[in-house]
Amino acid sequence: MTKSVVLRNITKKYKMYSKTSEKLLDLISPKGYGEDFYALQDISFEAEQGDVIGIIGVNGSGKSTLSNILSGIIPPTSGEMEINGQAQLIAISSGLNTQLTGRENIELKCLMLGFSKKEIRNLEPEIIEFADIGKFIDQPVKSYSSGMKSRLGFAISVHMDPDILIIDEALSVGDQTFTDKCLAKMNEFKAQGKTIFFISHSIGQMKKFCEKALWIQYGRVKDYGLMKDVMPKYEQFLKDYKKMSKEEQKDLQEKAREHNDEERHNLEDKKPKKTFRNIMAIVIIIVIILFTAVMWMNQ
Ligand SMILES: Nc1ncnc2c1ncn2[C@@H]1O[C@H](COP(=O)(O)OP(=O)(O)OP(=O)(O)O)[C@@H](O)[C@H]1O
Repeated sequence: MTKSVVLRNITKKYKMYSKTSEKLLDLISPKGYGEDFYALQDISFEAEQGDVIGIIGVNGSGKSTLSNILSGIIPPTSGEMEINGQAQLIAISSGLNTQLTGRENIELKCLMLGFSKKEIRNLEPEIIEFADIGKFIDQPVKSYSSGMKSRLGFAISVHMDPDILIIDEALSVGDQTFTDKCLAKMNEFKAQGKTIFFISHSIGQMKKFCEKALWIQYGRVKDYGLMKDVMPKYEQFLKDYKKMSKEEQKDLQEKAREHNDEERHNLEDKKPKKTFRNIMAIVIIIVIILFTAVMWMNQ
């Protein structure tokens, strides 16, 4: 089987600043400012062509961050990633320019992916028919409901014929008829051996549609394998999790993230510290020394 996606030790770090000045200081100071937040840490897994993988995990675990990384919308902070083919993300709020009309969005997306004018003319009616949003197709997307955005986003993305499709909660806002139409299209893709990542709060949909499950827990891979093996463990976890109070849930998350931080610090202590920041600090010092030396010689 050919690997369509290979991720090795992918990490995504966000910087949290309490003041705008911290952002500026962070750029120029070797010490670094702001608080580090690791949305994903050390994510490794492989997907083969034809795999349909459900990404599961409680709120804030990192599912959307991972889907944005897989589709190339945001870069990882570190790690290696191999994506074989064109990846398309379908999410409620992504990929559409809200100032443009639905029709203009279709044309823009097609042009960005290198379609010719003739190809666009042929494809446009098919996309419009699939989206089924009536006269709204010529209205700016900012006037759409979330369901309409999802319909248009889904229609455009599936007609770009991607090799890897990433669906992030996009089916949760549509009506049942549209959801069924999307599921039928996804089954077509599945039969063609494309790789699909599917994020949904509907466990029923997940079980019905996906053969594999990737369980992300507070930024880390908790489990990865066949849906029939992983889902029962996740459902048991959910059952216990739902019994907890909000404070207990928060506590669990904080402890898990603290544990992640400890593991990362242990690993970082073992690595030689050749960070970009240190190199920049050395370069700045050398430039200052050279500048002072030149000034002194010219006196
Ligand atoms: N741009 C950002 N800056 C800082 N933190 C972020 C950013 N984007 C996401 N996060 C944080 O990263 C963590 C993971 O978020 P993400 O949206 O990927 O989780 P999720 O599993 O998709 O959650 P949900 O099911 O609620 O959509 C969250 O704690 C979130 O607050």
